[in-house]
Amino acid sequence: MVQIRLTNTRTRRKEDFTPIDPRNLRLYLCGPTVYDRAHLGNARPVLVFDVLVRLLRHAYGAGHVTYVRNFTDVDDKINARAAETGRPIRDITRETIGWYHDDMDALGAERPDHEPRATDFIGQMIAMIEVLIGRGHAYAAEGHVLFDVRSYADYGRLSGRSVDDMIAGARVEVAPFKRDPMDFVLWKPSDGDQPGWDSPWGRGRPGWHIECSAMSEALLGPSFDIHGGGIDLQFPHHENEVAQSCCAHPGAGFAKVWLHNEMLQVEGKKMSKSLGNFFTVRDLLDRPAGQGGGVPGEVIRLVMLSTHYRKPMDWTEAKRAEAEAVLRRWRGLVAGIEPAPSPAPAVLDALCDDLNTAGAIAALHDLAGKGDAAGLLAGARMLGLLLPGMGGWAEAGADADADAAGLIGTLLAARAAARSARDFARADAIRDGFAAAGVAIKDTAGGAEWSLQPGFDAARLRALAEALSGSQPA
Ligand SMILES: Nc1ncnc2c1ncn2[C@@H]1O[C@H](COP(=O)(O)OP(=O)(O)OP(=O)(O)O)[C@@H](O)[C@H]1O
Ligand SMILES: [Zn+2]
Repeated sequence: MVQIRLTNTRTRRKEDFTPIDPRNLRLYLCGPTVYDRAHLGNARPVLVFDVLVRLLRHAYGAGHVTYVRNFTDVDDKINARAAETGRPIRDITRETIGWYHDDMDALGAERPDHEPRATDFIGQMIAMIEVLIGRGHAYAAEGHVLFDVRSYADYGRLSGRSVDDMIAGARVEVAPFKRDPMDFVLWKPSDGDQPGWDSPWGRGRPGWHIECSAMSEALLGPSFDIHGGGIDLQFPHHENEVAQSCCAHPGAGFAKVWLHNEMLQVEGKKMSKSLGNFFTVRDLLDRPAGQGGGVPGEVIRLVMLSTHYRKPMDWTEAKRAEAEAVLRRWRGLVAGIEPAPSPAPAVLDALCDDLNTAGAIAALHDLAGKGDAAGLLAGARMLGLLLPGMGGWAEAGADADADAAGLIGTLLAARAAARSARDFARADAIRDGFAAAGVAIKDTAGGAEWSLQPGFDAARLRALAEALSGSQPA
């Protein structure tokens, strides 16, 4: 297999990927804040990492890769949702985690090896904050603990900005207890009805950034291979994670490679909960018939992987229709076939080249075009496509098509019989019934040809067949 190359945000270059320990590869992806259903944009990093992990397991062995993705289950947005709804925080986070699992499972994303919840790691966060204070990188003030950005010379390296530029460009909260406007919160006080834990600085709760530093260290150690998330997290979240982790462990490297996906957009803007311009993965999966019907998870996955992860993309109905047609065709080709022992080199080469999923999909089209069903299946599975158990939708569609074809054949035979019996009323009733159900009939020298029209209605076709079988020809 060829060398894996990845674009590392830290160095801003596409680099050869060399694991710290090839027998123990470690990855961390920033997961969701759990107060609402995941929108389609939130699925993008999950799908990118799912393909990355499949590739790394293929290259280094399934047992040599550890993938961690957290749940942020303590956050002021969750508190706000609880206040709005009058529901206990724990009910909201538990329910949202359940939804998240259902929705990401439906996209064929494998569950990570560890899914730590922030509230299970409060002790580790407090310990890390104490280390940072001890080393002179953080200070307590008015029940808060703040990270002192001026104490870390490399602050801003990941996102490529200087602290002074940041202050000039950012709208930061200038609290009176901050030494510098860019200092960020590690710990903050909680009042009586807010979730809180006892700490050396009084009852309080952690800031968001310290959660990922503490959980990645607890599960992967102070140095690990790949850290990911959307590009919207590069600053401040990931910059702050680097500052915390590198200052707590000056000898360790923290994340060697930073991998950031570009945004799923709506009319040129990031799809986001705060902007309100989002639809959820569940909205698509369960879309009512009147709006085009539910979109199978596998179809969503193919659309999302058709654009390289470092490019912005949008969701369109045209992409959905194209992906659905492609998967139907591929599923037809691979029915009853065993996958080839190894994915085709063209598929692997594309994925090794900075996860070029679009290139890998082009290679799958080539395999399908050559009729190499076993190669197509092995290659598609590297992308989490054509997985067993995910094709029910295509089979259901194929069954429905087969049913329709059977009914149409029966009705055409009935029409021919009516014509030869000169029962023109009956023949015309069948013709009108076809038109009403959305079936176009063309009489040719070789017999009747039919095609399904947009708006084809299988129920009307069945009703027509039942009405005819109840009435005998004249
Ligand atoms: N539009 C998007 N396209 C791709 N990735 C996204 C998009 N929006 C969020 N993400 C990624 O999804 C993950 C979870 O993000 P998060 O829970 O902060 O959602 P969000 O929609 O950005 O929320 P908010 O708008 O409230 O900040 C992160 O890795 C984030 O980078
Ligand atoms: Zn994080």
